Amino acid sequence: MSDLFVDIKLPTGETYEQPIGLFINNEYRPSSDGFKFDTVNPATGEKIVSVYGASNEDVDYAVKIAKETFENTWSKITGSEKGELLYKLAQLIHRDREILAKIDTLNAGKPFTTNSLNDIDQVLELTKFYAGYADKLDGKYVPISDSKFVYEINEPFGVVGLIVPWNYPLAMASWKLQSAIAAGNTVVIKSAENTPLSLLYLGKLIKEAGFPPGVLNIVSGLGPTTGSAIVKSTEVDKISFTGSTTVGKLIQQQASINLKNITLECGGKSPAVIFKDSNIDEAVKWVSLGIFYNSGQNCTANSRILIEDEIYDEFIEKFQSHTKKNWFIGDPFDSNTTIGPLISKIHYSKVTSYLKHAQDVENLSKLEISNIKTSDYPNGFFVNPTLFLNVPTTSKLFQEEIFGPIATVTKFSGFDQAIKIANDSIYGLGSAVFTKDIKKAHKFAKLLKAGTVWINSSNDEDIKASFGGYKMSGVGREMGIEGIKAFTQVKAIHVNLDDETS
Ligand SMILES: NC(=O)C1=CN([C@@H]2O[C@H](COP(=O)(O)OP(=O)(O)OC[C@H]3O[C@@H](n4cnc5c(N)ncnc54)[C@H](O)[C@@H]3O)[C@@H](O)[C@H]2O)C=CC1
Ligand code: BAL
Repeated sequence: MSDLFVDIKLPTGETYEQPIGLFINNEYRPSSDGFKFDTVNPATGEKIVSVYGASNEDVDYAVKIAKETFENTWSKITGSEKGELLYKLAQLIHRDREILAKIDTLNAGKPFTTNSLNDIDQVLELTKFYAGYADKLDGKYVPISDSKFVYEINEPFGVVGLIVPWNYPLAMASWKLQSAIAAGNTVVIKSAENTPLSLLYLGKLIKEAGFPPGVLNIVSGLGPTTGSAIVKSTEVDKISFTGSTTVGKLIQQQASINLKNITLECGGKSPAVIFKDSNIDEAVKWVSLGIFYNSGQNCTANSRILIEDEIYDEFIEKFQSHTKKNWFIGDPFDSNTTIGPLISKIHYSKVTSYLKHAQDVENLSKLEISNIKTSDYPNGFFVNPTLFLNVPTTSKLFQEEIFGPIATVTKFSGFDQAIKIANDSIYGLGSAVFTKDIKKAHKFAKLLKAGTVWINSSNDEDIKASFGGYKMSGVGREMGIEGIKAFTQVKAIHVNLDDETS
C-alpha cells in the first residue's frame, strides 16, 4: 500500500482503508511540499493519522483542473446525466452508510447511534434531492412586446470553492457539494483541519460513481493557508463557507477584491422562547435537543432559553429531570451515549473559559447536570450539560456563541418583552417559539429576526427547506431550492424580432 492510504482500526474492531492524500482529478496525491497535519480522536485525545495538507501550489493545481473540467467536460453534459451520477453516488453512500458514520464518530466524537448515522442519512437524502434537481434548472420567458421577448437561463458559476467546518463533517460538506455539482459547477473543497477523514473517503465514492476526473477536488489543509488560497484564487468564481463569523468576515473582505459571489453560514445565538401557554413537557424535550444535540456544537443551538416568569420554576425542574434521563456523556461508539466530547483541546479550552468566566467574573448561578462517564476517557474533551440561571441580557454568556452544551436561562414577562430579548443579539440564525396559541406563534415568528423559526419544535431542519442567517449569522441560503439557486447566476437573453429598427 502506498503512503496515500492508511489502514485504520476502528474502536468497533473492523479495519478500513483511509485515503490521506489530496484528491485532485480523481486521484489521491501527496502535497507539493510534503506537508502533513495530524487529526485526533476527540474522545481520547490520541492521534488517528496524519493527512496531506495543500500548499498554494496544490490549490492552484486543483483550481486549474477544476476549470479545465468545467470548460471541457462538465459544462458539456446534460443535467440528466449529472443527476444520474449523483444517484449513483447516493447508492454508494447508502452502501457505505455505516463506515462513513463510523469515520465521523472516530474523527469528530459524534455519538454513532444518535448523531453520525443521522448525518449520513441527511447526506443521502440531499444527494437524492439534488440528483433530482439537476435537470430542472429551467429558465424563464419574459414577454416584452410583439417584437421582442427575453429568456432567462440559470448558469453555473464555473469553479466554486467550498470551505466547511468540523461539527457535521460530511453533512456540512454535502450541504454545499451536491447542489454545486448538480447546478453544473466544478468544485474545490476544503474540510476543517480537525475532521478531514470522511470527505477524503467520499473521494473514493465519487470516482467509483463514475464522475469525470476534476469535477470534485478535495484539498485538505489549514484555514489561513489552504482556505485562504482558495478564497484569493482569481479562477474561483464563488465561495461558500460555513464556520465562525470572524472568518466569514475575513472571507467576505478577501472575496470582495474581485467581487466574488459568496454564501456565508456563520455563528448563532439562537433563542428558544417558552410561553406559559405552551406544552411544557414538549418544550423541555425540544429545547434540550436544541442545546445538547451534537454537544451543543451547532450553529442553531438553543443557547439562550427564555421562559415566561409564571412557568420558570416548573420548566427548570422538568428540564433538569429530562436531561438526567436522556443525555448521557461517554464513548461515542456506545449506543447509550447521546453527548460526545467537544471537537478539540482548543475548543474545550474556549468552552470551559466561559464556565470559569460565569463563575469567577459574573458570579452566575449554575445548574450542572452531570451524567458524565469520563473515567475511561481521562484525555477526552468532555463537558457536562450546564445551564446558567437568571442570566441578564448584558452577560457575555448571553451574547457570545459558546458552541458547547451550555445555555443561559432568562425570564421574561409577556409577548413584547420576549421579542425584545429574543432579538437582542448580533446573530439571527435559528429560533424556536413554544405556545399553544396559534395566532401568537405566527405573530412572534414574523417578528423574530432569524433565517429559521421553529414553532413548537427546535432544530428539526429539513433538507427541502432553505437555511441561512439574518444579521451576522450569514449571507445567502443553503439547502432546498434556494441552495441550488445559490450556485447559479441568471443570464437574460434579449431577442429582437423586428426586421428593421425605426
Ligand atoms: N456555523 C457553524 O456551523 C460553525 C461555527 N463555528 C464557530 O467558530 C468557532 C471557532 O471554530 P473554528 O473551527 O476555529 O472555525 P473557523 O471559522 O476557523 O473554521 C471553519 C473553516 O474555515 C477555515 N478557515 C479558517 N481560517 C480561514 C481563512 N483565513 N481563510 C479561509 N478559510 C479559513 C477552517 O480551516 C475551517 O475549514 C466555534 O467555536 C464556533 O463558535 C465553528 C464551526 C462551525
Ligand atoms: N445544524 C446543522 C447546521 C450547523 O450547525 O451548522
